[in-house]
Amino acid sequence: MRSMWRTTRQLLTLAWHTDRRRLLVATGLLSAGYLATPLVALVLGSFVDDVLGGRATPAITGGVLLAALIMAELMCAHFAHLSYFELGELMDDALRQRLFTCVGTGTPLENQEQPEFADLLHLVQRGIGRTRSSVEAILEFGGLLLTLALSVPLLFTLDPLLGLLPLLAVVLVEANRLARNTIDTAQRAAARDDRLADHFLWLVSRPESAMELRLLGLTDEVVARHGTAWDRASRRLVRGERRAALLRCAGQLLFVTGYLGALVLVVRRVGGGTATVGDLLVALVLGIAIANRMGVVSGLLTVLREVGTTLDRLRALEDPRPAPRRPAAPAPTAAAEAIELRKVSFHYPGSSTPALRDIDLTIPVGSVVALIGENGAGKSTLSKLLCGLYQPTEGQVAYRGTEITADWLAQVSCLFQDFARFELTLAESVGLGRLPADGVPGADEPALLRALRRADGLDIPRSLPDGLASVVGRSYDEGTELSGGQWQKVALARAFLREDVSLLVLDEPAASLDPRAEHALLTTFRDATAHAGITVLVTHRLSTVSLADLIVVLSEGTVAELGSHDELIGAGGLYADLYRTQHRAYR
Ligand SMILES: Nc1ncnc2c1ncn2[C@@H]1O[C@H](COP(=O)(O)OP(=O)(O)OP(=O)(O)O)[C@@H](O)[C@H]1O
Repeated sequence: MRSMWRTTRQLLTLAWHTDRRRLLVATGLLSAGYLATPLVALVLGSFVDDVLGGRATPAITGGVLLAALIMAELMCAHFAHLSYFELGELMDDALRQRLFTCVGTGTPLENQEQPEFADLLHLVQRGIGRTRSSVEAILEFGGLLLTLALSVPLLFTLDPLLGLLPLLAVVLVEANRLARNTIDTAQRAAARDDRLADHFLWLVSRPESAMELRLLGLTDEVVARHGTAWDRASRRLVRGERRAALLRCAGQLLFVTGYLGALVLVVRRVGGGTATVGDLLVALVLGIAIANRMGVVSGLLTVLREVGTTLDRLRALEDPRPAPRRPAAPAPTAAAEAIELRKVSFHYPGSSTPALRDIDLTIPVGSVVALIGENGAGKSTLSKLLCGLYQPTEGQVAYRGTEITADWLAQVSCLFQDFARFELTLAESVGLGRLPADGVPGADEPALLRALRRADGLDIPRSLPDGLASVVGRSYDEGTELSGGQWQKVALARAFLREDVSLLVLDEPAASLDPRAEHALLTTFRDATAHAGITVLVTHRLSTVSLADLIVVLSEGTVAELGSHDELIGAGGLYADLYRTQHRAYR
């Protein structure tokens, strides 16, 4: 119950900050509608008694008043509904903004990559839609309290036992609470399979993966797996829903039995002459109004509980587990003109083996550094630590003697292996690399062309119907699809758009480039260093690596070798071995 009040408080605060005018209008209209209900019962009772007693004038007055009250009740309910519906939409939007902010910037990247985070995100995305009905739930609940406050004294005057009728509602609400818990548990248990089913559907519906699936004849297999995951999730949900329905049914049965008992009580009093037919009608109307409202409210309270759970989950996404305390690392040498890593280790959350262990590394400002190593050696992890996207679990990363913080991201530019394909105009797709003060990406044409030239991508706008203004990608009718290498050049140009950064990280920048483009890229590396303080290149192409000032060879999360190309070839270790193997393969 306490969590219900907490949810109510949170939602009312959100509603107040979102649109207080609509909140006040909806509250006023609903309250007026609820006030009308006991009045309708009272006027109806005396109207029937007047008709039966042959009192014409009071009966006519009562009839007119009754019609006016019923009209007012209906109108208030109708216009209140409009107000809280619109308010619900706005609150839904406000919560989605919170979710986007938290996923887009608030959550540490290493947490975001975990399946638990994905499950929680999936549940929150599905649950947020229910917010719309939550304002209605709160206002209806408030209205119910108002109806009870006015109806209970009236029922009590008819018969003290009738005054206890609303207590039965507690059984109804408790049964609904238990039912909701059962559904919650089922939803949590089904989330992983639900997400898996979505993933299979996504694989079949995306052109990139659908092509590979067709070629390999795997479409049926993926569809079958979708069906299996979907069935597993549905079975869990259906089991939960059935148990919940039984619980709700039991609660409603108890309530209806009590209500019928109360009516029998009044009928007997009418028979005994201690109550009038009008009294019976008052009890009947109030009883039905309370029962109806209880039914509506207990259903809506279920919504309120769901929204409460969604808000708790959203908060859990917004406040990830605190990062483990790191033992103090040796202080970096005073204001070295370098990025320094001191005893840096990194564990992915939930992983027992470290991806990086005890890395000590100094990367001087002005250098081009190559990170190489076999698959899984830790190159991408290290590059993300250098960018400040991951926080070391132990040790320290410092730039010019100061440990890097969240502000460091503003001094970094990167191209990752799984770069984004922004299906916008070419100018915007590149321009997103540096948002200008006016917030309009891609307006600075000379800068865009400079970045495209450095990425060897000047041919792209030339080949498009409207040059920089052309939409790239085929998600929209007017868009032109780019080749894999062209998309990579666009992403590279986006990285180059941030000029004068302290760190430029390029993770496999030549993966999709043809030999001529790769050669052009290599010759611009020196140029890149003139713009960026430090360039870090992650690659398996050792022809590119030989140009670097410093080569860092990673193996199983540690630095295995360090030096220039000539030094490492001379040393005859892992680098020399990899270099010779690749050289032989491409001869
Ligand atoms: N998001 C993640 N969650 C858990 N473990 C991860 C995650 N990403 C990478 N790892 C693990 O961390 C280790 C280092 O991975 P990383 O991607 O840094 O290697 P890499 O050298 O870049 O490999 P590649 O050459 O294949 O790109 C691997 O054992 C990998 O399984």
